[in-house]
Amino acid sequence: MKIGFIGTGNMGSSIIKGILSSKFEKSENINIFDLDKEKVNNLVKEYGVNAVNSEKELAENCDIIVLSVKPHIIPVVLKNLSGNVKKDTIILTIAAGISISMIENTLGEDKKVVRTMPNTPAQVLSGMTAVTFNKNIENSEKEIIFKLLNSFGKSVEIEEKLMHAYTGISGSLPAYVYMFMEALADGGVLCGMPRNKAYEIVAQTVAGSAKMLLETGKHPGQLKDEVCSPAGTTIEAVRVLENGNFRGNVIEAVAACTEKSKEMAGEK
Ligand SMILES: NC(=O)C1=CN([C@@H]2O[C@H](COP(=O)(O)OP(=O)(O)OC[C@H]3O[C@@H](n4cnc5c(N)ncnc54)[C@H](O)[C@@H]3O)[C@@H](O)[C@H]2O)C=CC1
Ligand SMILES: O=C(O)[C@@H]1CCC=N1
Repeated sequence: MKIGFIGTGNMGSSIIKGILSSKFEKSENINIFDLDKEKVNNLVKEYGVNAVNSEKELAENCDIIVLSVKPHIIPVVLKNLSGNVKKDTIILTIAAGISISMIENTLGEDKKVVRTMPNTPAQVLSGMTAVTFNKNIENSEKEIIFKLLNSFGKSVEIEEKLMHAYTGISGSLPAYVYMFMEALADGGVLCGMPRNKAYEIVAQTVAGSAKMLLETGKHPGQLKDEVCSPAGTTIEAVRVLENGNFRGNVIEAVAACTEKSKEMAGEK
């Protein structure tokens, strides 16, 4: 299967790395188009993927076209694709706030469109991607898309209207977690821990905590309680976090992200 990427920045290149390292597809079946020739040359050199010179050339040679440019560039790309997309080609968008109907309006309602929201951990095969399909996608094609998305992590089908909230709790989430981890390491450094050791300790502990939530099936509050000894160390930290409105701030952050996604889609 030939997969084409229009835009190979942070997210496009993360998916390419994921697809190649999971061996879902071979590098000769990956076509890329990006206006930034340096990025293209680096990917061609490092991964052996094929560079093409236009959206049209990409459309002619691909079964799946991934739209991985910034949302405001999507209309430009769609205009260049218009009239060049074959009947059975699947258009897969990863852009925040770009709806299926926006794509159908330019390319035609008969086109096969998949809307997704991935995240950057795709490049280490630990991505989490939400997906929603338009009416033209057949069950056999859904299976192919799930295989593709699962090759670089996990995926979940959601209603299109939930894509905004999903962006708040997954697409954008790695950034908040990295901020939390950076701050944790800063705290460690403040208390005398060498920085490189602090990052390793924090990353392994965050990964372990996430694994516990996934594998034990316990409520996060219970897992938290299991760490807090009476009059112990942890509850002191919990008190400070709660005095700073930790959970309230996180909820507000997710809501702000969700609202921004709606605004970008013109739904506000
Ligand atoms: N960065 C992230 O964590 C995530 C991003 N997304 C979505 O992925 C899309 C891309 O985001 P990033 O990769 O972060 O952006 P980016 O800026 O890193 O990459 C965009 C790429 O598009 C290229 N480009 C610009 N105009 C172009 C054109 N007319 N034709 C072809 N290529 C063109 C740029 O040179 C750049 O390499 C966005 O729509 C964003 O909403 C979705 C989930 C997560
Ligand atoms: O910040 C953004 O708009 C994109 C969408 C999800 C993650 N990054």
